Amino acid sequence: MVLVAVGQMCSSSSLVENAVSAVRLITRAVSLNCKVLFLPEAADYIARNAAHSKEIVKPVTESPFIIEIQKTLKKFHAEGKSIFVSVGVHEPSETSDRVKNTLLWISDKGKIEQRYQKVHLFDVEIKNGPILKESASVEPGNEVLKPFETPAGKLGSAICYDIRFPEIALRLRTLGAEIIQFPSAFTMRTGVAHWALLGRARAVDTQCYVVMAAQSGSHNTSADKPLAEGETATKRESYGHSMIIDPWGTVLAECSDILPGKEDICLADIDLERLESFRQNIPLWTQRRPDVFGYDV
Ligand SMILES: O=C(O)CNC(=O)[C@H](CS)NC(=O)CCC(=O)C(=O)O
Repeated sequence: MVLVAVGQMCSSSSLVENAVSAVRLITRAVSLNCKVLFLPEAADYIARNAAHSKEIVKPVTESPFIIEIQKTLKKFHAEGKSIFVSVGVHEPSETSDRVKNTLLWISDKGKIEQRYQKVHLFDVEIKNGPILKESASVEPGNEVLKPFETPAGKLGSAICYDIRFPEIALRLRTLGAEIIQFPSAFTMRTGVAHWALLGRARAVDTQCYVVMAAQSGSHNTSADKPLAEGETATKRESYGHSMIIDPWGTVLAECSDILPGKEDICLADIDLERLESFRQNIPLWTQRRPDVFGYDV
């Protein structure tokens, strides 16, 4: 059994401020003896609009957010307190003027070892709810990242809105995932209705542990610079409720929403023997019917 942590935070548009928050969460996870910490989507910053995101994005080698995390992990490693971090960030695209919404796996020695780029972009207009067009600033990824070994088990990766597309989760299970992560910045309106439902559904239909690190609270309430004339800032509020769910669909741990926007952490043991017994009891992966549906997952 391996103890993992989910860190919940409320990113602003300051990479430096958000690094302070990430380092605090890493330090808490280390002191609680966790081997892995999962941080949310867009932990490096939540920009006020598409143009702002393109303006503040930095390559990882120049991002004060990433550099600070790497320094912290190296320091803990040198003290014999190893922890691995998964973290959602933005990166410039080499081929367009849009940014990439990516998830980085950073080793206990501070090395970026894996990278997933969000495939499904959140372009929606909900009546009396959020209007968001992620593709205005973000370039979609085109590949599923093969699940990789971690101290807690084989980890599959998807980001936020990807959770609504069961095929990516099913594919990750087929490719060997034991844990699937969905770092997120869910909206309030959709979060209330769907967040826990989607997480539990993906856990039950893949028989994987599901780890959902979330942004929580109101972003950019104190803008770090005044808006230019004619510039508008999208009011963003994230749902929070970060969770760790087991393959039976039980919510093992959930972050508090008593103080929306405040950092929080929750922990659970990943138990691969339990996972194996769930899979043996209900052997879904030997019972699929590609002959009926014309494709396999
Ligand atoms: O890149 C950033 O700045 C942060 N990215 C996000 O917040 C993304 C795109 S706007 N949010 C979601 O995908 C929410 C999905 C959601 O809420 C749902 O599926 O209901």
